[in-house]
Amino acid sequence: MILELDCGNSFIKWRVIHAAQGAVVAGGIVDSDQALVAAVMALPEAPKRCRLVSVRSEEETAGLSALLAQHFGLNVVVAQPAKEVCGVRNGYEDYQRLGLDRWLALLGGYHLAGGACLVMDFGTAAKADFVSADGEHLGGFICPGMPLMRSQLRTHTRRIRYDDASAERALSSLAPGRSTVEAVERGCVHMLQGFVRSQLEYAQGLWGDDFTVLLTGGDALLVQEAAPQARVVPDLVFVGLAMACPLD
Ligand SMILES: Nc1ncnc2c1ncn2[C@@H]1O[C@H](COP(=O)(O)OP(=O)(O)OP(=O)(O)O)[C@@H](O)[C@H]1O
Ligand SMILES: CC(C)(CO)[C@@H](O)C(=O)NCCC(=O)O
Ligand SMILES: [K+]
Repeated sequence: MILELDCGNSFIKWRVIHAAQGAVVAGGIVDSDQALVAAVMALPEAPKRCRLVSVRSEEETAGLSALLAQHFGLNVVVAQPAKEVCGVRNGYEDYQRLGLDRWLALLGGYHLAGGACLVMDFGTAAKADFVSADGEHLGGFICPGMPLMRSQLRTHTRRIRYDDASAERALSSLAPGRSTVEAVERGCVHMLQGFVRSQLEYAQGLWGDDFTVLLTGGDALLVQEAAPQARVVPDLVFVGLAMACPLD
């Protein structure tokens, strides 16, 4: 069993795969290192190996690795920046600066697409990355995602206040809002969908219709209607993690 972790800005996504077949046997989302330890403790079989990607600080990532070593005796393999992996070339001027979640998502995207692709990830931040048919990463874009947009509005205005349950209800439609919660929640979704449409236009300008669109991240489904041709791949970062950190 292999424990795989995607340590994002707000949550840790974890899963356990069978080493030989690669089948997913367990998984979840937690909001702290302690909650992760508890989830792994509760597994029927302890994982023997572990690989992770993190966009957190070196200290936080080292702290999590140490915790996993202490509790489970795991020797954690941590994804590192690279100029090239599996025929994909990092497009940043300084390859070490490219967020590792983006790098792994685009590695996974290129692998699944087998050609030119546009990879978009909707988490705390929204990101888009472009990879050409020959594996050249052309760069990408970073914007605030749904959680950041809504919290900016809540924080910097006096009269925008609502709870999470009404936020969820508000997203049953994208019609013009008739309450604050509907106006904000739907407005932010329209921002993200507009972002998606402009990335699609850019990709069409580059490659015509000859490219694959991949969506991932916790809020991927909110933008799906703006990219009907897209493949939604919730585990895309893990596809890239296996490519960047083979364990044998
Ligand atoms: N089961 C879930 N648990 C937590 N968040 C979820 C879940 N399903 C959807 N979401 C939404 O996904 C978003 C967080 O996405 P994700 O987990 O990809 O973020 P992250 O990894 O912390 O951020 P980033 O990828 O930008 O580092 C939140 O807006 C949240 O509401
Ligand atoms: C943009 C985020 C925060 C999204 O998780 C992450 O990919 C990151 O920290 N990136 C480093 C900056 C960059 O990618 O240019
Ligand atoms: K992430």
